[in-house]
Amino acid sequence: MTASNEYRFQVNLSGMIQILSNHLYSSPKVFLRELMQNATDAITARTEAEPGFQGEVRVELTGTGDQRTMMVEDNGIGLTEADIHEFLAMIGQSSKRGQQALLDGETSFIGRFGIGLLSCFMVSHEIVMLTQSAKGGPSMEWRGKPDGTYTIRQLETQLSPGTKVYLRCTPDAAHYFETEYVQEALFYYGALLPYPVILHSDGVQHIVNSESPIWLMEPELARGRRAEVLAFGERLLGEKFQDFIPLTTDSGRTGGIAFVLPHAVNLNAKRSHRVYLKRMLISEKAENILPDWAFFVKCLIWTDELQPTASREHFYENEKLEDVRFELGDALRKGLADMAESQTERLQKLIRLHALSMKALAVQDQEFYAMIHRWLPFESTRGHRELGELMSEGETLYFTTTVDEYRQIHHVASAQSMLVINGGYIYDSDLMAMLPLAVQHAQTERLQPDEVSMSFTDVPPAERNQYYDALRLADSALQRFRCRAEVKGFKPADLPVLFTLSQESSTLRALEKASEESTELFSSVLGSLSSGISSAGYSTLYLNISNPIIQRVLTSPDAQMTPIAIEMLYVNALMMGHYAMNRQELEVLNQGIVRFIDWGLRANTDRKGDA
Ligand SMILES: Nc1ncnc2c1ncn2[C@@H]1O[C@H](COP(=O)(O)OP(=O)(O)OP(=O)(O)O)[C@@H](O)[C@H]1O
Repeated sequence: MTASNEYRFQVNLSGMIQILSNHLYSSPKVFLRELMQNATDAITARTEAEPGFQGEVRVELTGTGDQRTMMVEDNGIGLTEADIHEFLAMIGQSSKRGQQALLDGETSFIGRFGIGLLSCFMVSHEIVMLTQSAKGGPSMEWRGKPDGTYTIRQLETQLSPGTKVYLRCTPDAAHYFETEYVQEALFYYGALLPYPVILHSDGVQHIVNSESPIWLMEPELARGRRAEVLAFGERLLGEKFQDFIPLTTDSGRTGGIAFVLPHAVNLNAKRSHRVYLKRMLISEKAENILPDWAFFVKCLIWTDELQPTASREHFYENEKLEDVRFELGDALRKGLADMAESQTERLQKLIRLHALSMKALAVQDQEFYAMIHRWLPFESTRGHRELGELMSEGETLYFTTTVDEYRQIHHVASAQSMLVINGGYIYDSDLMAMLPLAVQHAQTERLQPDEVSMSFTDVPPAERNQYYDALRLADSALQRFRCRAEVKGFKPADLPVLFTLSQESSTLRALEKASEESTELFSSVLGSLSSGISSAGYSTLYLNISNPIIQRVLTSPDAQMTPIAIEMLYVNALMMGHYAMNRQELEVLNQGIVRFIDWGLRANTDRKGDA
């Protein structure tokens, strides 16, 4: 056995910077966030040592072109020479991971990984840091390069406690050093910071975060400052909101404002909220901090209890995040419940814009559903109405479970003043089925298309015999569409026919349509599937005997004309029901139209000839 030698891993720093910039950070612009976070942490550390200490961050931009330099200065805790060796010179080492932090992840600092400063190498070939520790000792200069080399020296002059970081921009990063950009970015990251952030650029001073709203730490106070809160939301989130709901949690360590989006949102839209950790922007895209149904709001959230991932763009999915998500969702729900009690107009306005979100929440929460049900909109045979209005009619609310079913029956149902709700849209049939559980005395019942035919009037047998021949012709004309004809009387009289599909015939239609649109092989598979479906797969074309045209068709002496008219009525019924037509049916439609034009024109010429 040969003796093994021990070696030490080497780190290729420029390779690591590549990894960070391409995979960890979403853009080089995050260097400013990392510098601001370090400044914030340094001020926090000094405040812990000197309670009542007032922090400040100054950013200075000087020079032009490739001489453009940025200096970020804080009056925080600073670094001693030993600190520099331990924390700056060692990647992955951080002064911010105390014993407690290791135990429960809790720390009063934002940083914890000991890599953030490296992001500065994405925009500068050198990092120069001048620092004076608040604990005393000489002032120090540290110069670091992306190849992993660094120098340290003691300064001759004593600086006041704090740290200055100097960066000179690389040609690619010049944009990130422009005054306007930096001013915006500082506001973006630091708008909520509790101490002044001041930018000096080319001799001009800008105070970046002049307003520090008092409702930030106590969101309930926001209620009395509506205009101010909405203006702040617009400045920070770039949208003109009209309403908001304050969000609080029991611990008081997470809070925020949920701004109601001023436009309807797609159900699949990304729900991203802006989250501040210890008052510094952490994430613009936090998706997991609120429940899924909260897609009608964009939230401004601040927390000091959640743990960011190394990229800073998300939070660890742990028990605490789960609790926070639940509590924030609960606060939002309570805000809506309060509106339902005392500000119904405000809630109505919100529901009109975000009905889908409200329905998504109501499906999950029966109590909430009971509170807001009367304002939820539904499509019905009485038009688009709010549920409260539909319920006030005191009838059983019949509902379908698919849009197709609703289309099949709504003509007949509405003509007979039967109240039917289209439950085919997302959440609607679930909400209808839940209604009697959520609201006392409410009655709902699922309706099948063939049940509507029960309100048809039968044709007396004597009269029926009269149409025997015509019906036989109709049946044989419709046979190839797997449909049979029946004579009934129904309202409205101007509706000549009604088409209904059984579950099986609906499946058959779908199979036929699919096989028309697919390859030969697949279509033969579909063909053998459809041949397995029994003759119960017949649909029905109801001919309305109260309709004058139907009466004429059924009593027409022209045996050639009857099947063609029936076929045309059949395709017309398909169109009325919004069914996709197969090739055969489209042909019938085309030929029928041409034939009828021909007949019409011929009849006209014959009349003229007679005259
Ligand atoms: N402005 C500053 N004032 C005092 N110390 C600083 C300052 N900037 C950096 N440091 C020191 O340098 C260390 C490394 O900083 P770096 O930003 O790389 O990592 P971090 O902030 O500890 O963790 P993270 O990678 O999560 O940001 C810090 O732990 C801190 O000790």
